[in-house]
Amino acid sequence: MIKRLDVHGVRNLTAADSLSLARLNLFYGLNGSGKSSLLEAVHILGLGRSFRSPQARHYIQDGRPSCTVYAELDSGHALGIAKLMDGTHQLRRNGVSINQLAEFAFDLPVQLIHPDGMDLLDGGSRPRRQLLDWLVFHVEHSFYGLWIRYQKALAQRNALLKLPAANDAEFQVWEAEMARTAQLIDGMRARTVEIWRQHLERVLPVLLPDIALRMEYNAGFAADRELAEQWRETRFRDRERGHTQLGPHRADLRLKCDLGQVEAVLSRGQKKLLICALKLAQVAFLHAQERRCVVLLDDLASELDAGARQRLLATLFDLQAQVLITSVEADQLWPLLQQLDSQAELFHVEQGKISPARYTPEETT
Ligand SMILES: Nc1ncnc2c1ncn2[C@@H]1O[C@H](COP(=O)(O)OP(=O)(O)OP(=O)(O)O)[C@@H](O)[C@H]1O
Repeated sequence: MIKRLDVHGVRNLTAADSLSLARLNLFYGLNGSGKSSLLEAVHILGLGRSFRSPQARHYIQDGRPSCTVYAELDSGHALGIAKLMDGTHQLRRNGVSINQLAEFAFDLPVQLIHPDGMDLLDGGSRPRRQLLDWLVFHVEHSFYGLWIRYQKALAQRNALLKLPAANDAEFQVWEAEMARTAQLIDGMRARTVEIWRQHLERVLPVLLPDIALRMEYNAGFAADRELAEQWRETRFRDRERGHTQLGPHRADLRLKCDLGQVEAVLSRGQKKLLICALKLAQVAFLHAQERRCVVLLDDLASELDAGARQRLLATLFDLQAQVLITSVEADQLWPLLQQLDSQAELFHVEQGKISPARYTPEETT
C-alpha cells in the first residue's frame, strides 16, 4: 500500500506532493483537471509504462525534460521512477539505483480498471495474455526471467526466417532454447489459471450472479506434442509469413458461458462486470498470498451502476486492497467510501493541483 505519493511533471500535474493516502481514496474534479493523470503516474511507477500513451513524451509535462513519481510504501520500501523524453527510465529503490523494472513492479502490484480497458474480451489475444501474465509475474518469481529468455530466442528465430541461407542447425539452436523456456512458461501459466479460476468462481457471483462462466487457457501451441518438432514442421509456413506463429507468445484465454463465447453473447454492461470480476479475482489470488494490490479505478461512476460499484468496492476493501478512484463529482461515491472506511481520504483535483478536501453534502470544498 502507498502511504505517501509525490508526482512531478506528469501531464498537467503541478502540485501533487506529499499526498498521504489511505486505503480508500477518492479524487474528484472537473474534466481535464488531472485525475486520470494521477492514476497514470501510479501506473507508471508500478508497471514502468502509462496506460494511455506508449510514448513518454506524450505524458511528460510540456516543456519539461522528464517526469518523476515517488512512493513510500507501508512495507517500508520507497520506490522512485524518472521517465525521460527518449523513453528510458531511471529507477531507485530505497535510495539505491537499480536496473530491473521487475524488482520494482514486484513491490507494487498495480491493477487498473478503466474505460479504455473495457474491450479486453473483444479484440486480439494480447490484452488477455497481458492480464494473465501480470498475475503469473506476481506469483511465479522466475517467470519474468524465463519470458525474457524466450523473447530473445524467438527474436533470433524470427531473424533466421528472413535469411534464405539459414540452415537447420542454426534453427535448432534457437528452437531448442525456445522449447526449454516455453515449457516452463506454459506450466506456470497453466498452474496460475487453475488457481485464478477458483478465485473467479468465488468473486463472480458478487458482480455477475446469473452467469455460469468457464475460463479456458490456450497455450498457443499443441500441448501434447514436442514443441521443437512443431517449430521444425512450421518453418516453411513461418518463412512465408515472416514470423513464428506457434508458441507461448500466442497464448490466450477463452471465456465461455452457457450461451456461447462471452464476446459474442454478453451485453456491454455484462462484459464490463466480467472484466472487473477477472481483475477482482486476481486481487483475491494475491491477497491469499498475503500480497496487497493497489487498484486504480478510473471514472468508476460512469462504468458501473450503483449496486455493482458498492459490491466491487466492498469486496476490494475486504481484500485489503488500496483503492484510488477518480470521479467528476464526489456526491455518489464519497458517502459509500466513508461507510466502508471512516479513514477514507477525499482529494480535490483542480487544474493540476491536488489537495485534501472536506465534504459537505451540498457543496464539496
Ligand atoms: N504532456 C502534457 N503536458 C501538459 N498538459 C498535458 C499533457 N498531456 C495532457 N495534458 C493536459 O492535462 C490534463 C490531463 O487531464 P486528465 O486526463 O488527467 O483529466 P481528468 O481529470 O482525468 O479528466 P476527465 O474527467 O475528462 O477524464 C488535460 O487538461 C490535458 O490537456
